[in-house]
Amino acid sequence: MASLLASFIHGNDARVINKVPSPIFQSWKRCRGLNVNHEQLFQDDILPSNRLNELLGKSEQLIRTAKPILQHIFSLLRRGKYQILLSNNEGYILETLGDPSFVNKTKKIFLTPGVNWRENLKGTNGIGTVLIEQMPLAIPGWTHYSQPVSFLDCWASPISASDGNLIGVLNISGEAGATHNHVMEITTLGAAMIEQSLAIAEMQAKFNLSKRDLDALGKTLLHSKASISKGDSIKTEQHNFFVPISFNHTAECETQWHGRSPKTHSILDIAMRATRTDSTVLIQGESGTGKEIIARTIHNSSARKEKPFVTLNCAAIPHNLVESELFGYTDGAFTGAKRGGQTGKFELAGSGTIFLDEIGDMPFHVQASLLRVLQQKEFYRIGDNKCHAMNARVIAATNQDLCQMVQQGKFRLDLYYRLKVISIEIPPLRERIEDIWDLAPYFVEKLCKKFSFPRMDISPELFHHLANYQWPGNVRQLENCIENMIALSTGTSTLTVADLPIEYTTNCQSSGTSLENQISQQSANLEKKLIIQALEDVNGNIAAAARKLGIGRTTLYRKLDKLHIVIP
Ligand SMILES: Nc1ncnc2c1ncn2[C@@H]1O[C@H](COP(=O)(O)OP(=O)(O)OP(=O)(O)O)[C@@H](O)[C@H]1O
Repeated sequence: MASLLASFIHGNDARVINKVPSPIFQSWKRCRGLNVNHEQLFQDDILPSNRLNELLGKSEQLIRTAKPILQHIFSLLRRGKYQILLSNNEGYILETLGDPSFVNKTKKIFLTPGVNWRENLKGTNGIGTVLIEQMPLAIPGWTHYSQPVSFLDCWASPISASDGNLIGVLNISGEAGATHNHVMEITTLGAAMIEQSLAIAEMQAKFNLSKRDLDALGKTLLHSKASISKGDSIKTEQHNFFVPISFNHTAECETQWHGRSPKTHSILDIAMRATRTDSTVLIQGESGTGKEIIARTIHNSSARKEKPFVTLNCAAIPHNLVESELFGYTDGAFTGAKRGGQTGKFELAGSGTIFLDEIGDMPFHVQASLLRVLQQKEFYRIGDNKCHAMNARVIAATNQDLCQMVQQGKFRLDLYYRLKVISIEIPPLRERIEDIWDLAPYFVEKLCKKFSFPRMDISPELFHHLANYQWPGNVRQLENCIENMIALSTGTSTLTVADLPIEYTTNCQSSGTSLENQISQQSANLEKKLIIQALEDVNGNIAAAARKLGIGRTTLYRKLDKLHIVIP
């Protein structure tokens, strides 16, 4: 089937015309006429978070009405491997819901709020083509004009307001080639339900219906339309996959957690669950990924939020002072001790939270003392025999591989498990690039305020560039890069690629220092993962995998060789 599209692209319309449904054929013609790229998918129109929030605000009525219906149709799909999308009439995705493992697969093509799926940008696809054809359509994987989307079978139906104007599209995507029952019917049913719910809401506003009348009407609507479900109940819980998050957790320094990726959602989900207990938390992730922000988020959202949050960076103080910093000491406890002694961090934290940053650098002998304190819930100042109760919650963080350190005998196994009661892994920024669409505008706004500069925007090309950079220094590096651009800007209202510091205009990393070697090793690992995934997706077919990755076959062979990937 895919060869039909290839024939069409090469101008062999005669071979294709009777084999492809007319709306698809028309769509292919439009795409070819507009030179839409067949090999690659470009992310040309992704709204930055401020404009996305504006759009979500403007579309509030449609989203609020559609949300419970999306839940309902997801249950009609038996919560299978599907992703449901709601777009507005300009092609921007407003809301999405789906099976997490499937959503994980689709994230490479950005089925997320704020991304525009108009046909002239993305080729034949559910949202874009239905917006033009204005009728329900099935778009099997092979009919997507842009090859990277061909792993999805899609069904989409237009949504109209009561005055007949097109206001959006409901799209359901599933794995291409899998068995799909009734999905077209469910899509049109979902769109009709949204239209009717909107009409009811309009009626309510017009005739001032009571909430009870409206509920009764709503129930009738759901039950009368749910015949396909064979007894499925209507689920009301919300799954906010991909909704941008702006998590304001501390008034004191106004730091906010920003990001919309599924990984960000699951990190915050675990963090929020951690706030309900006093269990120790171990946060692991590369430097600059936001470990401290997460620790503060847990503290500020917990019952301890009015109590102190005390930090000890184990790497920033000499080894022989870590213990006294933690537990404090009495007057004359050791040579060089301050007169009058010193209060330790555990005492300062009281019944608040103690954040042990860079725990991997904690000296071995102090690890034993810390373990004892965690187990016995009491500690002594050095040189003192007065016992203090330990009431603080402990959150530890590290960018080292503690598990490996345990194997190497550098970190105590018992302490490792004691700390890791709740474990949070923060992935590097390059593995959650969707977050850049929130982080970059957030930093621009924050830094413009800091420098008292007028507001600035980010050009789409710059977004593209930022999203394609590897960010070895993670969010901290992104923030520094933006600070550099703003500080050196010359009265511009839009930051562009030309404002990028020179070192960011290429992704090349020279080898040499061990940090750089580490970074290039990580990029190689990432590349290896992407290649293996692409090969798996196409059952080991080299030509198809190369197309999927947007590289030539020879290049792929070279990379397989270099990365020691063996195809069974
Ligand atoms: N999701 C986020 N939203 C907003 N700002 C962020 C986010 N993640 C990180 N930052 C910012 O990036 C910088 C680094 O974050 P943080 O200090 O929490 O990282 P870290 O992982 O603890 O780093 P290190 O391991 O080097 O101590 C901070 O300025 C922080 O405000």
